[in-house]
Amino acid sequence: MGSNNCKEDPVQVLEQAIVGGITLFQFREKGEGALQGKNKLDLAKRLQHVCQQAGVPFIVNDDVELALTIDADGVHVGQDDDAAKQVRKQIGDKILGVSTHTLAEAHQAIKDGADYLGLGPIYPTQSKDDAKEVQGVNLIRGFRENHIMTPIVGIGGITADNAADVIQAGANGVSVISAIAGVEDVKQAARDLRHAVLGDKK
Ligand SMILES: Cc1ncc(COP(=O)(O)OP(=O)(O)O)c(N)n1
Ligand SMILES: Cc1nc(C(=O)O)sc1CCOP(=O)(O)O
Ligand SMILES: [Mg+2]
Repeated sequence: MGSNNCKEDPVQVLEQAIVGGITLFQFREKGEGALQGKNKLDLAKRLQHVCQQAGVPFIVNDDVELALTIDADGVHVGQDDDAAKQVRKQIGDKILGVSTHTLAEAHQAIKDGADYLGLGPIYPTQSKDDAKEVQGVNLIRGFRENHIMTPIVGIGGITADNAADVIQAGANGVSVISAIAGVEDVKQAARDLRHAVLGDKK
């Protein structure tokens, strides 16, 4: 998430999400009203501090320079961002996530050193203006049927009500913005998602 996804102070949102049980945080400061320059850097550092206190990995979306500046735990890049191969060289053994939409992109990302693949949008999303066509969980199933063994997270429109379907299709996890950052009770939302992902009984 980024500051424009939050109903309240992003630091508080992240703290509550961590208490609720998120296992990794991606700082994605982009879109309308996104912070820039020093303001972006300062927020990144505050959110990174929250993650460090809790032992939750903090990764940066798109901005490799920022990730290196603050010594983040990793970077996530898509097909229109810096090339994964180049990013892998820049970040060494930090976590590298790559968005892929086809098997060809997945094979290339894995060759380039991706630690995990982001697949989406699984369901309709309001959080990304330039999202591709909705894919449904069959995208994930298809990757697994074609022997893609790399960890996969589904993204796009995922909620506590549909997260189990994403996992059952073969994802290792789910990546969400609005279902956590955009609700009143952030902690409970994260808890509900965690239970759905882990298959806990209600
Ligand atoms: C976990 C995860 N998966 C996919 C994306 C999307 O990356 P990208 O296609 O580069 O789009 P932006 O997020 O940069 O708008 C992601 N960020 N995280
Ligand atoms: C950042 C992002 N990437 C996507 C992709 O399809 O690659 S969908 C998306 C937005 C996810 O937000 P929400 O959980 O609110 O739908
Ligand atoms: Mg990107």
